Amino acid sequence: MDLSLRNITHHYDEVEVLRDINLDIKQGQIVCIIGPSGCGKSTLLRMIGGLERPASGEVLQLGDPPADCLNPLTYIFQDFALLPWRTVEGNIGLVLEDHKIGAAEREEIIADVLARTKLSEFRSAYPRQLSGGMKQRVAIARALSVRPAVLLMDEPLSALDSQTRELLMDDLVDLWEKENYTACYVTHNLAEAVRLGHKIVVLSRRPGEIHEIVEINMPLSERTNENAELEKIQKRLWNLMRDEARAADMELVNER
Ligand SMILES: Nc1ncnc2c1ncn2[C@@H]1O[C@H](COP(=O)(O)OP(=O)(O)OP(=O)(O)O)[C@@H](O)[C@H]1O
Repeated sequence: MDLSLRNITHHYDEVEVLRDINLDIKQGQIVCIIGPSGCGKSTLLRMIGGLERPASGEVLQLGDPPADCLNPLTYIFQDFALLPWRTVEGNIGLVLEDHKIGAAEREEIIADVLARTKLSEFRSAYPRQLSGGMKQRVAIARALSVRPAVLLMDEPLSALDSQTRELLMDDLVDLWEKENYTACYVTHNLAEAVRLGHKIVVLSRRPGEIHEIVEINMPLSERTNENAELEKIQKRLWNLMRDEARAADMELVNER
């Protein structure tokens, strides 16, 4: 299933937040959205996920989600959003409870996503027993369990330290190599964007408009840390963003 965003514009009261966003998210692609603080990245993601309706414009779902899909548009949040009183298995099972799935099938789905995220031996652990990186792996496993058409990730690695972020990026790359999942990935971190994005959408400061879309054709598996080509693209992204980011920063200070 592809997504197509057509002329999305939004405002909160008098404040215009997004202006005329047109964007295609093709099946099997990771689309990263970057832009200065407060430019409307999370708002745009909520519109894509159907959590909020834009003031004008629309988000079209083109084609069918996977046949066995339980939730076409599935979020992964920065703060993991795990229930502390449930085990890993219990947290994943929770999102399956609203669906008509028998115990045997539920068990099968849970075992499958735990294996795919290398968590099988942690199925009985509680969140408090897990590191931040492991908690986010559980959140990824939970999202995969509903066989989404598109994963919507809002700064999924920003609560983690830099080493853990690297490991999780490796995991997301490995998973993409195996499964070619589709994702829309909001981040502040340009290194994450060039590592994971097939397409990087640069938004201007508020109201967020598409400033530029940068496509990277290099296979994800070849995107190592010290890759000169990626460093060049990262620099270019920063050049696109620098003045806007500075202006947005000043704006926030002035508003306080
Ligand atoms: N529900 C809301 N009601 C009113 N204003 C809102 C609401 N949600 C977001 N905003 C405002 O809309 C603007 C865009 O917010 P949003 O969180 O989408 O930006 P962002 O680019 O994700 O920011 P950041 O990079 O800091 O996470 C901000 O000025 C924010 O204060």
